[in-house]
Amino acid sequence: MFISTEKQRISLALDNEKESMKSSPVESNLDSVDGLLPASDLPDSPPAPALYTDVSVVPEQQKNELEQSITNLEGEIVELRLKKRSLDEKRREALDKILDVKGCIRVFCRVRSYLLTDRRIIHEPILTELEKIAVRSAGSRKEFGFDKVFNQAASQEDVFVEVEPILRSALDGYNVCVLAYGQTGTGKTFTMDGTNGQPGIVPRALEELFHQASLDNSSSISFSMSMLEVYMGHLRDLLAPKPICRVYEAPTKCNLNIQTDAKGSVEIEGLTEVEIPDFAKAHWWYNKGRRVRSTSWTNVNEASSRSHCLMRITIFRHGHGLEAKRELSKLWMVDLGGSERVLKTGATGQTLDEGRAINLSLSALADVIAALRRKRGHVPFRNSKLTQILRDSLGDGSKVLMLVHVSPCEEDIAETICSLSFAKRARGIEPNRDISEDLKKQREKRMAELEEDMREAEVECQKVRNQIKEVEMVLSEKKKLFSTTYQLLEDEEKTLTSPTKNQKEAIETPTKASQKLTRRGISNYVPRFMTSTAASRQRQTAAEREISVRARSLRTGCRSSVQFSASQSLSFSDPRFRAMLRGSNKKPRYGDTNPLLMESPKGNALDTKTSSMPRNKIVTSSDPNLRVTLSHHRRRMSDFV
Ligand SMILES: Nc1ncnc2c1ncn2[C@@H]1O[C@H](COP(=O)(O)OP(=O)(O)OP(=O)(O)O)[C@@H](O)[C@H]1O
Repeated sequence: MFISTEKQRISLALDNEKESMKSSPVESNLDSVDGLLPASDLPDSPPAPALYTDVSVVPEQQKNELEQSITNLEGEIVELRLKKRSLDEKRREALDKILDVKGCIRVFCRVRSYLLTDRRIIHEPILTELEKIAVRSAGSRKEFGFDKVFNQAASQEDVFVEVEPILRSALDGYNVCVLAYGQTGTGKTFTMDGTNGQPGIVPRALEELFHQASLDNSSSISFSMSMLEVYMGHLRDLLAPKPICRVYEAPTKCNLNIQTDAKGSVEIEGLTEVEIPDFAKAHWWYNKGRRVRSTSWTNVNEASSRSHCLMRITIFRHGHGLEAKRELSKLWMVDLGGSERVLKTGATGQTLDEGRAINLSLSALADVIAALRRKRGHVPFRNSKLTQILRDSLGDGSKVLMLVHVSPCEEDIAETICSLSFAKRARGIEPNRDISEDLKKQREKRMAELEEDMREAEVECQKVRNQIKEVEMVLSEKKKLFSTTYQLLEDEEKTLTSPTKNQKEAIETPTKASQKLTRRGISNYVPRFMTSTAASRQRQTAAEREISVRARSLRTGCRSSVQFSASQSLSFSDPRFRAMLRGSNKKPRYGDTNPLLMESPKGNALDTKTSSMPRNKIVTSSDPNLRVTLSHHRRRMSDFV
């Protein structure tokens, strides 16, 4: 309300101002320029600064109040964000503890539902409870305990609800590995991929990751995706742009190298990694990879996967500000090839070899898990490509979820017992699994408390998120009001005091009156209407002071993040900036030791061409007032995985 009254008052004042300016000496000054008067008629000194509207016309007090309320709201948002971060931290801690109590390797079991193709079902050999599965075979009964058992009636949704917390851990910075294991034809691919009508864990996980990332405004999270297949001991890039590796005539061409750095982080050299900005794109790439996967017909499954299919989502978490920490974690979702009995599948030739290769690598996986369980010094990761790839996501500090799939049919009972025994061994990785009733109760109580803590933190977090949204809305309204009200006034001022077309020409064209002005020593004079206002300067500085660039050099296989902060308003096109950052005018070459930076063809990103960029370098220029801090975060690809 006050604004509209103010507006009227201001516009009235501006009208008066306009009237008075009609006969002011300013106009006559400009007239004299326009008319190209002889040099003798030009002023000897810069004209009086009466060109600018008197500042008292602008309602300073109201403007200040509005500015103050904008500042307050901004402060409020910062506080709310801090609160949200601490609640997030609380939630994360609770989830960590829950997963610790539950165990870093969790094993679920899913019994496939009956299919029309299932032949002899004499009686149900399997009995399921919430956390137990019992198998009757040859008059004896064997019981296996798991973290969760899904019977034939369980839906894809039921399974995902249990898998979801472990995905959150990946967002919290842990390496996570979800493995689908089981005999061929028991529904591993169905659980992981699902169908269009019943999406599996992978599409749901992708959707959930993007959803969670959109809720987190304390840091920005980005994702990239890779997909590969371990086929007969060779790695095959499923997202490779060219079909070079789609046939196995020359498997060596498909052999990607697995590298492990000093910290134990694993990277696969040459593996395609695509950025996935949103769920739609992620789904597109995922379908593309799936189509390339090797499958063939067997007696047991008409589209049997003949390989291990591994999908990796790399999660990059960037904090805000120059000193923000950058975290990276990996989420592996693996559809293992089916463990199979050669006789049963009726495999021959190539299919037989594929089955053997799958069985070999699965037994290598079992050995690794057994060694980890016994906390042996030597873990035989190197015995198979599968375990080499998953090395940093199976061991300490990572979370593993194994989903064991079994068939409900009596004829598969031998394989079912094998799979369940394998899973039991994997689950045994956590010591003290067989605990007393008392301890069990205590554990359950602790779990309930932690789950309550987590829920509370989540609810609080959601409230704060809503508050942030509300305050942001009010802030944006106020900012809009500020810019429309005061920007209008500024524009009006400019219109009022801006020169006519001829006057502009006179000022801009050096060949006419301005040449004469220059000759008379008044070239430094800039009328106030041509200078930026305090508000616009502030906005410009905020926008330009911090330039953050993420550049990726495919050539060097490195990914870089370069951030600049400047003590002055500075734009990319500013020659001082370019000159400083280039360091020299020579063309940078790979391997140069200077911090050479080039402007990218688009002009809005920088590409690093050096392998030894110093961190937090202060680049100085000939201008003593200008100081640019350059923080460079550069890691080899191997650091990222
Ligand atoms: N829970 C389920 N509900 C309905 N159909 C299922 C379920 N589990 C599996 N199926 C069906 O069973 C068949 C075999 O499943 P799937 O291909 O997923 O097995 P798999 O374990 O991946 O086999 P392989 O190791 O040979 O690739 C498919 O037609 C699938 O749609």
